[in-house]
Amino acid sequence: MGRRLSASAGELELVVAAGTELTVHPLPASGRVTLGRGADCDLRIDDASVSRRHAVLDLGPPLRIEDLASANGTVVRKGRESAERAETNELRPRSGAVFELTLGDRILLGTIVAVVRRRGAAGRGGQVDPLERAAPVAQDPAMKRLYEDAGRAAQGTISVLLLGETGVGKEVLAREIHRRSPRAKGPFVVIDCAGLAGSVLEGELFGHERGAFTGATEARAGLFELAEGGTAFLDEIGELPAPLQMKLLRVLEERTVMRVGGRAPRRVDVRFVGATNRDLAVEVEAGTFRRDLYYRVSGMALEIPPLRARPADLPELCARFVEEACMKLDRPPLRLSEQAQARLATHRWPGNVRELRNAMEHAVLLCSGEVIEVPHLPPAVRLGGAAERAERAEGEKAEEVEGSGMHPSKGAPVNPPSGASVQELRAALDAMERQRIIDALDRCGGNQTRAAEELGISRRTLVSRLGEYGLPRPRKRGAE
Ligand SMILES: Nc1ncnc2c1ncn2[C@@H]1O[C@H](COP(=O)(O)OP(=O)(O)OP(=O)(O)O)[C@@H](O)[C@H]1O
Repeated sequence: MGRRLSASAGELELVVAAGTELTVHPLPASGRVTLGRGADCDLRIDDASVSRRHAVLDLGPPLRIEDLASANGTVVRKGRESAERAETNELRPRSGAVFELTLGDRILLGTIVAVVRRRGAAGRGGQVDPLERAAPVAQDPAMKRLYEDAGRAAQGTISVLLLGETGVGKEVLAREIHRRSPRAKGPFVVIDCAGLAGSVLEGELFGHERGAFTGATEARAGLFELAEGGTAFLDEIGELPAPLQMKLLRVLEERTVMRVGGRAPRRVDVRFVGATNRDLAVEVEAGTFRRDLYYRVSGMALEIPPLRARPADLPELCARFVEEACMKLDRPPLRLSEQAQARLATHRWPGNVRELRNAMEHAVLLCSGEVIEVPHLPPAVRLGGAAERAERAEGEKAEEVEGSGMHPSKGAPVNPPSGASVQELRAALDAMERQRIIDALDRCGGNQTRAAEELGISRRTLVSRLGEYGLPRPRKRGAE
């Protein structure tokens, strides 16, 4: 999947389900975005079932999709279905056919499923929505204690080291320490020690003077200087290369920074919070992390337990993430069925809170009713690790046989380890549609004409769907 969008990003994004991944593509604020397999499309979807120029997304308003005489067609399924009137709208593969969309509608391009939704604050640098600013969830007794300790540490200037598996909420806690500290009005600067190569990182951290190296036409302050009066969050501090470990030690000891090419050190007033998912004590023993730096950064070490060890946090986290995902789709909050809740409670959550957030986004995208059920959950959660591997292997085999030519997408994956394949998404959609038909027939006492009316389809279509889904023709309980 590639992207050639040049216009400034708007407030919407397109989520594309292809292969086993969900990928997110920011959409421009206005104009038309061509979707297709061809290199000249604004948003490339590299899949054999998608035509070179498949469809155009018109950002309107109103938001619309137009099929460009694609080989396999464009189908729109309404994202929200009320109990009174459920509908399946299909846009025929004719050029010029335009269909108005609402956020959350599922667009099928060949075998690819895509959904337009509001942009969220899932990644760094994204806009921050009100929920993101809400206080962190800490219902579990161990988490309550941890947040109390963090609150006390926030009052002083002692360096804090946050430990815990990936996605447990180390950055969330670091922000909370800053927010509760006397420096709350100062900046909170995130320094990703793993994200930058050594030489670039040095310039980023310490800044440089004019003429320090070729291309340094202007002097620039480093991140430590930018954090003046506030907090510097050193994420993945265990990844810091050895030469920089020494320089960081000097900053911590002397509270000064020396810009690259600079002559005199500059004083900085910064509070340091570090985070790592590595066992730094082991790294110290192995000689890969400086012992003196370790003691400096871990004035107070706080370990955040993995999500599986704090079940009391689960309900509130789920509610928050579901609400957040619904907000992006402009829909009222959904409920989790008891079975879905039970499944969430037994999952091991190797990706911790981040995995849970992705799982709730996934479920909200798939759920067209008012209750999230087990089939809406990502396969890894729904089936557990081993079953997921088996299902994936099956899916890959089926793809080979069919020669569908589906490739994993190359955009930013939302949840690669737990993403749904197209077959899974289709199966979930079919299961939902089947259930809708059963419910409608039930409400109408088996009266097919009335059930068809309620579903917004013709009686003939209803009868053929009954055949497709292997449902028996109901006995009339009322007059037809
Ligand atoms: N206690 C919490 N309350 C609400 N949301 C949380 C909480 N903990 C984590 N999250 C959410 O989970 C996601 C991951 O959190 P965060 O980035 O803080 O984890 P991390 O431990 O720093 O991850 P990594 O190890 O990958 O850097 C974020 O979207 C964050 O908002």
